[in-house]
Amino acid sequence: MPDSFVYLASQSPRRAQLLDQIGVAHQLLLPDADEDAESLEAVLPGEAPRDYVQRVTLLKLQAALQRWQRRGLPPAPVLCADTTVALGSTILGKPADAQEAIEMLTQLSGQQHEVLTAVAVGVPGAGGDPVGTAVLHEELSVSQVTFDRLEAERIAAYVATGEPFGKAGAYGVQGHAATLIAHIDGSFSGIMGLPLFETARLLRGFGWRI
Ligand SMILES: Cc1cn([C@H]2C[C@H](O)[C@@H](COP(=O)(O)OP(=O)(O)OP(=O)(O)O)O2)c(=O)[nH]c1=O
Repeated sequence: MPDSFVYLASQSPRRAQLLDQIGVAHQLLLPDADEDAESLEAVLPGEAPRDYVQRVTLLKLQAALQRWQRRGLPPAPVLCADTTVALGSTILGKPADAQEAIEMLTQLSGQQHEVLTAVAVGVPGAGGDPVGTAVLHEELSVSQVTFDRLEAERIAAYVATGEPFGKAGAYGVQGHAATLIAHIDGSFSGIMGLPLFETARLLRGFGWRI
């Protein structure tokens, strides 16, 4: 197994692509069919977006470490992330359908919002309970994104591309949404789902030369 190898506990193809970009070899560690990954993502009443995204990321990591143990896999760092779009204190998740995507994009039109991505790495101990003994580290990337003013026709055309689905806030900075975004202050890779500067810093903390 190469030195720079991680288990990537994410169904997001963007995260795998971003790890490839920095040469981090990875193996996917995806949920078992009976795992309830959705319920991890419930927002607590009154929870601030920054607290939410960091809490959910650690829950994802704990679930992934348990998965690693159940499967009896060889030790290597386990990495996961969560991306949340926040308009003020309102959290925008993934749109359930076209109508919801239109509503989210209408809210984002002409406004600045934040994209928060937390990334967490856990290194399971050899044997024993990995959740109890793993060393866990987490970083948070916060970016400001300003959308152009979008008329209904432009929103409808964007939704028709299908790009909003499966993405927090109903857009993908790496795709057609590039034509909707007037300004970014922050981390492009963080907005896309995995902040590479923070990810590399976390891995360096585990002794990697990256
Ligand atoms: C804002 C934005 C989000 N996204 C994506 C990244 C994430 O895949 C998704 C946010 O959902 P997440 O819940 O962070 O991730 P996921 O459900 O896709 O994958 P997993 O939980 O298994 O790791 O939105 C983009 O691709 N581009 C963007 O510009």
